[in-house]
Amino acid sequence: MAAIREGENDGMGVSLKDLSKKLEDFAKARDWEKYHTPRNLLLAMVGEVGELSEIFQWKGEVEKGLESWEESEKEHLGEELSDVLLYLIRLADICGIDLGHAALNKILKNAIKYPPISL
Ligand SMILES: Nc1ccn([C@H]2C[C@H](O)[C@@H](COP(=O)(O)OP(=O)(O)OP(=O)(O)O)O2)c(=O)n1
Repeated sequence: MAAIREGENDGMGVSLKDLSKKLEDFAKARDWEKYHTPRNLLLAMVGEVGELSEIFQWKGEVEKGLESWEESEKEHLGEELSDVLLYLIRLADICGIDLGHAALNKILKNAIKYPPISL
């Protein structure tokens, strides 16, 4: 696995499959595959959703774009969003779900259930 140093990646063009492979390599290199069971990953993800929620807790509604936030707060937000995403991707992978395929299918299903308005 090619190492990525912080600040060296712009995130452009990264795919769910790329992230999934990196997470698999990460777990293998630490002999953590035994801990990455569906239930453990789900609980870990829910824990990270809690940490994500704490960032917004007691702030009231916040403006889109978060322009009044400190850079450090936005960085923290990016980290917690990533933790949720990474556990979700790993959970899907461990469950044998192709998340990209499933998500695209779900968007199609949503469009049938909620037809667009005609302008
Ligand atoms: N068994 C584990 C433990 C961690 N991670 C990865 C996935 C997450 O992206 C991140 C979570 O790490 P921490 O549990 O250290 O959580 P935080 O980064 O949120 O740290 P803290 O809870 O101290 O804020 O590490 C993992 O894949 N498998």
